[in-house]
Amino acid sequence: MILDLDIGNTLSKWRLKDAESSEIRSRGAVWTREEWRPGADIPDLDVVEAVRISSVARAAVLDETVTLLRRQVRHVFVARSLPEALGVVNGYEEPGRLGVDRWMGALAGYQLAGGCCAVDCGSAITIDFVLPGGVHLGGFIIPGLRLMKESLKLGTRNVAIDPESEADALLEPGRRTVDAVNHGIYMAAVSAINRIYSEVCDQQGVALPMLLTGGDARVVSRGVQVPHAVWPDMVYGGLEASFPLTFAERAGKMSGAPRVPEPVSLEKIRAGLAFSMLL
Ligand SMILES: Nc1ncnc2c1ncn2[C@@H]1O[C@H](COP(=O)(O)OP(=O)(O)O)[C@@H](O)[C@H]1O
Ligand SMILES: CC(C)(COP(=O)(O)O)[C@@H](O)C(=O)NCCC(=O)O
Ligand SMILES: [K+]
Repeated sequence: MILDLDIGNTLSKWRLKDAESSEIRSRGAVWTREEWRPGADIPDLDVVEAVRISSVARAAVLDETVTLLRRQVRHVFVARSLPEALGVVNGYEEPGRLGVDRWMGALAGYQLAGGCCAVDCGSAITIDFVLPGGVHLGGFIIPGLRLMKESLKLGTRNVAIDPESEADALLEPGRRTVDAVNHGIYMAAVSAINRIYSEVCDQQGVALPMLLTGGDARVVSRGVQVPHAVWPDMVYGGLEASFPLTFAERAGKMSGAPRVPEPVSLEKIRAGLAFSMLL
């Protein structure tokens, strides 16, 4: 079995993948914290022959995790943000400083779609761009939905946006604090994504497919007008591409990859941008 770990600022996600069949056998998440308890938090390591890790938690947490895993698992692969990998050139002035989850998303997105806009809606919302030739332009970071809400300190932090609520209802002015806040942060997130996408496609003269991942991807997806696909396993896709272990992975297959969304034409993106700025 292969254990894939995606350690974020809020949640540490894991999944177990069968090395023979490439099937995902189980998955879960625990709050990111200082210490792991294999068996209780994550599956028993007895069945695991390789671990692949993407972590943006404090270096000490990663070190602890790796030390613990190395005692029991033969192969431990830790992803790093590199100047270049798999045809993608990292756009950061200091490539190692790009969040490795963003780098994994950029690699996965490029492998799946060629040039792309990779959006990760987690603790932070990150919006990264890779051009069709593999040039990563860099990206944008804004606070995620939960962080935005907590920063307001209005006592609404425990009332999350109902993922089932209609996108249209979320666009109405709120008439209670909780609705005003939820609708406000939702609008902040989706309008930023829509606008940033249009601006960068306009600047670069290319319409890119958009891919969405992260804990809030589904709810954010409802408000994003740009054609896009939700890919919950996008960071894992970057791990698969970086450290291919199974037969399918060596052939370039990433588990759970969606169909590549067909972007609208550049003319349409530009018309939308011009319209939104004229109003
Ligand atoms: N069941 C859930 N538990 C915790 N957070 C959730 C849940 N469902 C959605 N979320 C949202 O997802 C975010 C965490 O998403 P995730 O992509 O795992 O973030 P990170 O990678 O930063 O840890 C939370 O900040 C919250 O807004
Ligand atoms: C921007 C992030 C905090 C997002 O992390 P997440 O929301 O997925 O937990 C993470 O990618 C990170 O720590 N990046 C380093 C700074 C940078 O990418 O510029
Ligand atoms: K994120």
